[in-house]
Amino acid sequence: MNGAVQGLYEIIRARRGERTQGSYTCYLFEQGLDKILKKVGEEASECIIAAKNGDGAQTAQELCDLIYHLLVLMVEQDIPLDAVEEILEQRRRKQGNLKEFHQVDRNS
Ligand SMILES: N=c1c2ncn([C@@H]3O[C@H](COP(=O)(O)OP(=O)(O)OP(=O)(O)O)[C@@H](O)[C@H]3O)c2ncn1[C@@H]1O[C@H](COP(=O)(O)O)[C@@H](O)[C@H]1O
Repeated sequence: MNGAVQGLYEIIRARRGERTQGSYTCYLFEQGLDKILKKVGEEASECIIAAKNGDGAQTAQELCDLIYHLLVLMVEQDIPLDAVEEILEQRRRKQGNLKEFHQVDRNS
């Protein structure tokens, strides 16, 4: 997974400065931030619907669409993959994240 995400991020980053014929990524960068954000929202909604329908294979496909569009957003916003990985790694080491108010809700 990590290698695939890293490889895809690098292709997307390279696409940013290109005008490659037939490239969907170039099309997204040309359209700009509003279009990229709209696609992130659409793909997130499609994941939700596939998951709600209990369709694991379709949910996996939609997750890939969402991850791709999130990576496009990261490149557009100049957010390095390393920066996100570092935050994830910090959070991984932290245990017991259930907030106090959630515990209160569960106990009531
Ligand atoms: N991983 C992806 C990827 N995932 C999803 N998509 C595109 O995301 C779109 C999502 O489908 P939709 O039906 O929601 O959108 P659409 O109707 O095609 O597009 P809109 O008119 O809504 O913008 C499809 O066009 C998919 O092809 C992707 N497009 C490209 N990549 C990878 O990005 C790299 C560069 O691709 P190009 O820039 O196309 O060369 C390659 O490694 C590709 O495999």
